Amino acid sequence: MTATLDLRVQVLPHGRGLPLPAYATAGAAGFDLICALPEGEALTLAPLARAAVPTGLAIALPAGFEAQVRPRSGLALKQGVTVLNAPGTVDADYRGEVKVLLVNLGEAPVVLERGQRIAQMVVAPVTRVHLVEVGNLDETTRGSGGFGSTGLDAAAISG
Ligand SMILES: O=c1ccn([C@H]2C[C@H](O)[C@@H](COP(=O)(O)OP(=O)(O)OP(=O)(O)O)O2)c(=O)[nH]1
Ligand SMILES: [Mg+2]
Repeated sequence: MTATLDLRVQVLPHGRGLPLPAYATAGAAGFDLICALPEGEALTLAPLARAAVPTGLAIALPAGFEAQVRPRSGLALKQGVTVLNAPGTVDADYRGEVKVLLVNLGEAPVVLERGQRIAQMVVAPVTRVHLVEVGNLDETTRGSGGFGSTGLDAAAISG
């Protein structure tokens, strides 16, 4: 499989002595972020506890791009651990260490270890908008309906 879009992203050598992350397969949308706790240290996330987990990664995204920090489905399904602010946003002008805000929504404590893959990073283009103030917005069929507004007529008929 060939990539449809290739982007060079500058990265510092891994800040905590681990290998740089890599895409797991040719078609993977994201590369896994690794828990970069100090050697010999582990972190126990009690149920409903949260933590900013270091990844050792510091990047310089080109202008016009962002990086999203997304959960790994396996970790979420098996242990209830997900990214609290998903998708986390890494701005193009951020130069600090990327951290993963994990929360344990499971019923049992979860131990996070150095080297463990804890989330994934997807780089995406950003649309920069110019807000143009107007007196009225154009009319649409939906109008201001939302939050479950569609299909209500059909439900009323069948119900
Ligand atoms: O999951 C995340 C989310 C953010 N960041 C870093 C990169 C990002 O560019 C910066 C700010 O993130 P955000 O804008 O989401 O946080 P904020 O609460 O608005 O802080 P700030 O006022 O610094 O923008 O923090 C991470 O490392 N991981
Ligand atoms: Mg912000």
